[in-house]
Amino acid sequence: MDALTLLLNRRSASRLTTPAPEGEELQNILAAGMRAPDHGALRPWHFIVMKDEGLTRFSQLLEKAAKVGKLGAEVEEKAKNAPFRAPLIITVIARTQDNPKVPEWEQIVAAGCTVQAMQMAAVAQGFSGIWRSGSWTEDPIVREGLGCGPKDHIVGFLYLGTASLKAPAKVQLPDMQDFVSHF
Ligand SMILES: Cc1cc2nc3c(=O)[nH]c(=O)nc-3n(C[C@H](O)[C@H](O)[C@H](O)COP(=O)(O)O)c2cc1C
Repeated sequence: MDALTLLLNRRSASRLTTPAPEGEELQNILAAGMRAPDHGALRPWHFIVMKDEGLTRFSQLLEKAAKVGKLGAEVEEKAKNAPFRAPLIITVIARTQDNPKVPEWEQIVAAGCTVQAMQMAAVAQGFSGIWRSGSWTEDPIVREGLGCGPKDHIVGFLYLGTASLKAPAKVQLPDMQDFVSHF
């Protein structure tokens, strides 16, 4: 698949199953993330690969967060099941630092670019994925469990695997005039 075809036609997939990227495929995905644009070469990101028992540990962490937050039985159940919606999750943390030339927002954007790059690298290799976030990204129990420091931000959970539903063939773009102007 050439790069333009990939960028113009990519779709996210919310229903994901095995096989997941592994070995060289997974390394390519992580390497694509590492090649995200990065002001000052700070590499202000950290990737946590979760699969197999890692997904079980993540499930336990989300369940604990829901329990501690007293969010109710329904949310607890949803939290517990969430990680098993894909065979692989890469959690992306923006690990920001004070820098006189690179404000925090630029570092968070750079970490966001790693998510897109990794999703595209997965699609380029025949896999699918979806970038998810939700309130867990701000939850103190989840943050602590994933080793976040005070200047870290969870920018997303990239769910990866093989799409179990066929995506609509054609992506409908809105009228670009509403989004583009010329100066
Ligand atoms: C920062 C960020 C967080 C997102 N969080 C969620 C989420 O929690 N749940 C969800 O269904 N989609 C989420 N999305 C949107 C999906 O990743 C996806 O873009 C959307 O379902 C549209 O599908 P498409 O990528 O095929 O156009 C998020 C996107 C971004 C950029």
